Amino acid sequence: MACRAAISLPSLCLARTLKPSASASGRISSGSAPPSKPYRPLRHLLLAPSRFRFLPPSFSHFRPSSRACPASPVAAMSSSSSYQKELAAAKKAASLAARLCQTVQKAILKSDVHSKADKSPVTVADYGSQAIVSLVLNKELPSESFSLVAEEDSADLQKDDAQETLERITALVNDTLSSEYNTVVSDKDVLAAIDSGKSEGGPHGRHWVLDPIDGTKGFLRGDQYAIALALLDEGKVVLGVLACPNLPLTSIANVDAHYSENQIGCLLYATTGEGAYLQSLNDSSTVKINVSTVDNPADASFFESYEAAHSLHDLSKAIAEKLGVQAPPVRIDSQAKYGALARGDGAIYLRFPHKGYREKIWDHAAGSIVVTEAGGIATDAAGNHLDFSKGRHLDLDTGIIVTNKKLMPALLNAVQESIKAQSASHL
Ligand SMILES: Nc1ncnc2c1ncn2[C@@H]1O[C@H](COP(=O)(O)O)[C@@H](O)[C@H]1OP(=O)(O)O
Ligand SMILES: [Mg+2]
Repeated sequence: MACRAAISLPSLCLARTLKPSASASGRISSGSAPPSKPYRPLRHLLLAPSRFRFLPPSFSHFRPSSRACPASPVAAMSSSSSYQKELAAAKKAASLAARLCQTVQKAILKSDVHSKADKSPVTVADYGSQAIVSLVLNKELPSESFSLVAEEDSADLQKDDAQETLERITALVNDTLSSEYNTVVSDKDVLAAIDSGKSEGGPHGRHWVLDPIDGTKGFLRGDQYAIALALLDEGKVVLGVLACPNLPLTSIANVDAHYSENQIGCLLYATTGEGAYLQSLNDSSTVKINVSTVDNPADASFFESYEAAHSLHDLSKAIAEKLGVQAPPVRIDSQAKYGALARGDGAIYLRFPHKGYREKIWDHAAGSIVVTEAGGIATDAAGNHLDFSKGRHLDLDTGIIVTNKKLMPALLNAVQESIKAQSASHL
């Protein structure tokens, strides 16, 4: 059975234009960021926990059904890939997690939003997505030792006042898994699955790396987000999957394009040395993707964060001007930016967090391999390759820049000159 189609919030029209003046929903913004869409709780759509039976199951009863997910065999890839089994499992896990997220995005409850110390919103979908990925990877790869470096932990869910939320998450997880597996997991299973993500990663062995919802703010707005899953082997990213339920299947470079529901929902993936691929979240048709071949910055367009709090828009503007980029920035949330760049929708991605922000490996691992396997390069602002072997954080200089090989020298130059000019002006 094919996984369900990507469906966005009913209050937001999926058919939209990317014109700077017509980006009110903020899904993909060209130019200045418009105000956020008012939040609309859709309580009635949330699945009631009471609809689900809570049998006393354990992981040992977790059995796959014969039904398949779109994370099906990769026709376009060579059969020699050494990570095929892991790729199939990762695609299945990310697709199912995306399905859960789509359900919640349709039915999001204000009361499901918690607050973390860093004030970023955490929803039942974050937890549910992380639980699904952990459960599915364990089920699909039972013989492998399992290490997961993931964003969420269950501390808040273990509190007495979180019992109802936990039950809702367990219900969503069971509902989502029921299309693929003959099993019912318990609250305890869900907590254990979430907490399997506490690994520190590092340079040795294999570690899965997960952002269960990358771009939480976009998710809450009804815009772009991604389920980002990667595999590290001896400190190197060897596999990456990006499930982007709201990303159009065709290029977002065409600012006049309109998209209907069945034209959105992407699964982008790559394994080391095998290229990068795009599949619809709704079916298994697969295409190989490549970064843009643009070599003249005047013809390039660039991506950056939708949220000004996540990346310095002024610095990106200065870099673009120095390079001679003509087009306004395309602002979208999450690693969907890496996915869009990997298929050539734009040629440059600039990310410059505010001082003091430490990048997490799950925010870049999957995206970076999808881009590099599509022929691009991702480095820090000093031109160093991203090093995912240092634990849960990336240890890097200033920011992250991503582009194709032809543009990288000029981009790096413009980045370094702009940073120098900015520092001088702050003296
Ligand atoms: N203050 C911050 N500065 C930069 N990035 C942030 C900040 N807070 C959260 N993020 C993370 O940045 C990533 C997305 O950024 P963007 O959409 O701008 O590319 C997300 O992983 C988001 O976390 P999260 O995954 O919890 O949403
Ligand atoms: Mg993230």
